[in-house]
Amino acid sequence: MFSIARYNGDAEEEKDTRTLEKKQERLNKLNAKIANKKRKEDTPNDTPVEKKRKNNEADKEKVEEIKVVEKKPVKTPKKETPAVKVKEAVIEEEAVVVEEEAGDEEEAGVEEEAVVEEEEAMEEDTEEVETKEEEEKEEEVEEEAMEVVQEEVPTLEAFPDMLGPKKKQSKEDAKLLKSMGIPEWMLQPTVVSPRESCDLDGVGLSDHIIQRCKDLGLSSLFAVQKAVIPVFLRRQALYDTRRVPGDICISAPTGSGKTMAYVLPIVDILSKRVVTRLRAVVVLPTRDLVTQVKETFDAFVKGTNLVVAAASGQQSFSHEQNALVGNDQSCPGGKSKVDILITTPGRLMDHLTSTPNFTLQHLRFLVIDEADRLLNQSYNDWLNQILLATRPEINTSAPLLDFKYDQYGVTEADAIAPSFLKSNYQLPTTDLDLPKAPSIQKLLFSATLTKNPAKIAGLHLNEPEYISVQNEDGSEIKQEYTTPEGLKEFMTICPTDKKPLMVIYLLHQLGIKSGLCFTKSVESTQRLQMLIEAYEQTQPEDKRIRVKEYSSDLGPIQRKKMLKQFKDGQIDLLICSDLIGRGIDLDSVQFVISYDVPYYMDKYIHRVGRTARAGREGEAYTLVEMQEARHFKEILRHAGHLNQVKQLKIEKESLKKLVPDYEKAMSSLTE
Ligand SMILES: Nc1ncnc2c1ncn2[C@@H]1O[C@H](COP(=O)(O)OP(=O)(O)OP(=O)(O)O)[C@@H](O)[C@H]1O
Repeated sequence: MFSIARYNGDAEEEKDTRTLEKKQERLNKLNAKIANKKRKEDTPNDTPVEKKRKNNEADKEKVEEIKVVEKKPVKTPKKETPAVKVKEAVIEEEAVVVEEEAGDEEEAGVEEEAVVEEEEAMEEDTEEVETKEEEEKEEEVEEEAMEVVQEEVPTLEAFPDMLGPKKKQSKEDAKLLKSMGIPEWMLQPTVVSPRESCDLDGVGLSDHIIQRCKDLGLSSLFAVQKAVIPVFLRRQALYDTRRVPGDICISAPTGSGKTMAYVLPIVDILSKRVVTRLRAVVVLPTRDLVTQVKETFDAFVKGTNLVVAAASGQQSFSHEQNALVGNDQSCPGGKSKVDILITTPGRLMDHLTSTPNFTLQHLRFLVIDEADRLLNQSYNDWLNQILLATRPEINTSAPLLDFKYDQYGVTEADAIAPSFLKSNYQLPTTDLDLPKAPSIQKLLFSATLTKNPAKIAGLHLNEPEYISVQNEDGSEIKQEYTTPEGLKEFMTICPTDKKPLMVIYLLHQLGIKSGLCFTKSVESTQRLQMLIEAYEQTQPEDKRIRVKEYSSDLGPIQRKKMLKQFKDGQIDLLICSDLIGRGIDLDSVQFVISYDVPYYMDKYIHRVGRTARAGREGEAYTLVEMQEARHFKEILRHAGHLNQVKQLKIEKESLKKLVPDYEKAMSSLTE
C-alpha cells in the first residue's frame, strides 16, 4: 500500500559540504579578526544589554564583511515603503506576548529571546528610517533587499565551535556520559535500521490481530513494530507477581509507526482477559492526540470485547466518570468499565483524585507517548502521583482478612490486584511468602527521546531496555536524530519583512499544496492567515489557495471538522501553532513550512515530521531571519543535521512578480 521512496542526493550533498567547508575556512579567519576587535572594545563594566548590543554590532559588521567578500553590500529599505510596512506588521505581530499552548514549557526561553531580538530589530529600523539620504535610493535599496533573499547567506560563526558536530561515541565519551548520570542501558540501545520490515505474521501476533491488520489495509510491519512487538509479546501474563516485566524506551523517527507498535500487542495481550479491569493507560500531551490514538485502538479492538475510553476533557467530568467506573459503591479493588484508557496527564490526575472506584492497581501497561514532551511537564507532579497509584502500600492497620461475597458469590478479594491485597487486608503470612510486585510495564515512545538523567530517574524504570530506530550510516558525524527517508529539508534566509511573501512564493510559484505552516504563537497564526487570505482575494478564483487557521482558540468539534476538511483536500494550507507540531498524523501533508524558526532541535524534528510519514515523500521549508541564521545553523550542526538541510535558491524575478498583489493585500488589511 505504501511505497518507500528514497531521496538520493549524495553527490549533491558532497558538493554542498565542500562549498560549506571552504566558506567555513574563510569565515573562521574573519571571525578571528572580529573577535579580536570585539575584545578590544569590550570594557569590563559593560552591562549584559550593552554586551549584547556590541555582539550584535560585531555580528552585523561580520555580515557586512562577508558580503564584501562575496557580493556587493546589502542595505535594507529605509523609508516606509510597502516592504517596510510589512516588516513593521510582522514585528508588531511578533512583539505581542507569545501565547504558546498551555504546558509548553520549552517556549518560555524562546519567548524571551524573541522579544529581545524584536526590540533590537525595531531599534535598527528607527535609525534607518531617519537617514534621509538613503530615502532617495529607495528603489535601488528595495531591489537589493530582494537580493538578500536570493543570496546564499553564509554560516555565521561568532564563537569557536566548542560543541562542533557530534562525533561517533568513543569509549571515553561513553565514560563521560556515564559519569554525567546517563544510565548505561541508554548508552547501549538495540539499534534497528528504519529500512527493516517484516510480514504481519513475523512477530508472533495472534491470527485475529493479523486479520484485523489486513482488513485495515496493512501488508507488512514497519521497523519499529518489528523490533518492539516481540518484546511486548514475550510476557503475556496479566499478573506476574514474581517477575516484573521490564520497561521499554523506544525512540523512532516521526511517522515510523510507533502508535501501532504499542496498540497491536496491547490489544493482542488484553483480548485474552476474562474480567474488565483498567489494564492499559496511554498518556499523551494533547487532546487531539488522545482522539487520534483512541481511533487507532478502536480500529483494532473491533471483534474483541475490549472497551476503550478517552478522558481528555472533551466531555464533562461526570460523563467521563460514568464511562470509566459507573455509579457503583466504593470497593477496595476499584471498578472499571473500560480496559484501555487514553488520556492526558491532567485529566488522569483528576480522575485519580476525584473519581471513586477509579484505580490503577490492575494496570499492566503504562504507555507514555511523546515521552520527552510529557516528562517536561510537571503538572501537579503527575508522573509521581500516577506511579504512586500503581505501587501498593502495606497497611498495618488494615482489617484482618474477611472476604465479602458479591451477589454472584464471587469474593470481593478477586477484585483486588494480588500485589494490592496487603494494602487492604492483613493476611496470614508464612516463611515462604514472597513480596508480590505489581505487574506494570512502562513504555516510553518518542521521536526525540530524552536522555536527561533526572527525568529518566523519575520514572523508576525496571530493567529497562532501549530500542532505537536510527540510521547507522557509517559516517564520522553522529546524527542525533533520524528523519524520514522521503523527507527533503530546505531553509531560506530572508529579511523579516519578506517572510509572508516567501510563504506566498512557496504556495504559488512552487505550487505546493496540502501543507502545514507553523508559527510561534496564536497571534502570529491569526495575522499570517489574514494576510494570506487577503492575498488570495487578489487572485483569480480558480487559483486561490484555501487557507485556514488551526489554533487552540477553536473548540474540539471545530478542530476535528477542520482536520477532516484538510484530509479531504478542501483546505490547502493550515496555519497553526505548535499545537499540532507533534504526533498528529495527517497522511495528506505534502509539505511543512516553519514560518518561525523552531528554537530547539526536537521541535524542528517534530514539525518537519508532519510530512513524509509512513514511507511517503514530503518537503519541509524553514524561513530563517537573518539574525537567527547563526543560532539555527548551530543547532542543526550540533545535531549533525546541517548537511541535510539545503539552502533554497529563490528566483528574484518570481518573487518580484508577487509584490504588486501583495501590496494590494497589505493595503486592504490596513484600510
Ligand atoms: N505497518 C504499517 N503499514 C502501513 N502503514 C502504517 C503501518 N504502521 C503505521 N502506519 C501508518 O503510518 C502513519 C504514521 O504512524 P504513527 O502516527 O504511529 O507515527 P509515529 O511514529 O507515532 O509518528 P510521530 O513521532 O510523528 O508521532 C500512520 O498513518 C499509520 O497508519
